[in-house]
Formats: sequence, structure tokens, C-alpha cells
Amino acid sequence: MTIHVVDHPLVHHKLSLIRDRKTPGILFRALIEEVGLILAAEATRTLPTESVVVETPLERTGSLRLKSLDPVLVPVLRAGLGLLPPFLQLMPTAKVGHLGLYRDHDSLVPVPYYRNFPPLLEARPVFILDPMLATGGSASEAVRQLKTAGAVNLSLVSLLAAPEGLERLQRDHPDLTIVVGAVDRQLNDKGYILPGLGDAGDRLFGTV
Ligand SMILES: O=P(O)(O)OC[C@H]1O[C@H](OP(=O)(O)OP(=O)(O)O)[C@H](O)[C@@H]1O
Ligand SMILES: O=c1cc[nH]c(=O)[nH]1
Ligand SMILES: [Mg+2]
Repeated sequence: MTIHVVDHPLVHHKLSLIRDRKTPGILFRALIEEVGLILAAEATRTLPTESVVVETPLERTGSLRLKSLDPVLVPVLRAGLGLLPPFLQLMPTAKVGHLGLYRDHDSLVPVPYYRNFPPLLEARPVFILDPMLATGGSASEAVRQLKTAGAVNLSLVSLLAAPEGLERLQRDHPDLTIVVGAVDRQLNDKGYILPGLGDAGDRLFGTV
């Protein structure tokens, strides 16, 4: 498994504001989108390109364009929706799949409730968007469902990861690429990331 921790001053700065319990929802959402842009740039670093010839106003020159079919973005509902706008800003022609999962409060096992994936998953880079990687149960289930539907080139993009979640994914999906803003210390006994940022879905959508 490949793990990229995006060690960037702007990510550190924005994460410190995102973590702050006093940061209001409107700013929390905006900051997630801003960090999401940086994560999107990092996550797409290895997209394949091909040579093309372009006529500038002055001369012909060689240049590079994206080679593969449009990528697929799969936000894991609900919190993953917070990362979708920056990814679509950078890749406006990307296809979007949706996957609804919630964690059962007691067992922490993910419960699937919605799924709609675009076609040709096998031929496209697929980016799973979910700001929180806690036990890893939700991300592992998302990867499992996408692999069953044909995806082979899979990356997970998260804001925060717990070591427990990374270990789980290493066991379940060693072929996965992970791009993450920070790796936190541990989970608490309710499966929340410490120090973390609280409940990402609730803070994004005001359901606290
Ligand atoms: O790694 P895990 O232990 O599976 O936890 C992470 C999951 O928990 C959160 O979703 P939640 O179930 O709170 O749903 P929500 O986004 O609708 O709030 C988060 O957005 C992840 O999907
Ligand atoms: O800390 C956590 C863990 C799971 N989901 C969240 O939103 N936050
Ligand atoms: Mg939640």
C-alpha cells in the first residue's frame, strides 16, 4: 500500500483551523474545500499523460494532455461530499459515483444504504473521497464494492487517518493508494479519531 501524507504548510495551517471546535460550519466547509484542492493536486500526480502538438499564437510546440478516460470520483456519503467540489474544480469532466455508508454507532460496522457507480470503472482511475479514516471499516467496504464493480486503479483521499484505519486497509487492500492530510494518534473507545476534528458529517451539514 502506498501512503502519501501531504506535508504542506497550508495543509497544516488549515487543519489547525478545521480541528478547532470554535470554527463555525460555514468556515469548516470552506476550509475542507481548500485543503481538498491540495489533496486533489497530490492525488492526481500520477495520472497518465500523452504527448500532443499545440499551436501557440507564436509557434508549434510539444505538450502533454491527460491520457486516460475521465477519472471517477466517489464521495462516501455524507462527509465525502465535502471533498467533491475541489476535485470537480480540478477535473470538471470527471464522472461521479455515490456510495452511502454510515457507521453503526455500537458495532462501528459500516451499513451500506445507497450506491450509484458510473460505467467503465475498470478503465478509469477511481478516487474515493472521505475526510475521515477511523477504524477503516467504511473505506475498506467502499474499496470492496468498487473492486466488485470492476475498478482496479483505486485511491482513497482523506483529511485525517488513524493508525488503526491504515493498518486495516493495509491488511484488506494492500494495492490501494492513500493520500491523507495527517495521521493522528489513535481512536477513542467510540471509534473517533484523536485528536481529530469531531464528526465531519455533522460539522459539515449542521446536524450536531
Ligand atoms: O473508518 P470508519 O470507522 O468506518 O469511520 C469513518 C467513517 O465515519 C464517518 O461517516 P459516518 O458514519 O459518521 O457517516 P456520515 O458521513 O453520514 O456522518 C466518516 O465520514 C467515514 O465514512
Ligand atoms: O473521528 C471521526 C471518526 C469517524 N467519523 C468522523 O466523522 N470522525
Ligand atoms: Mg458522521
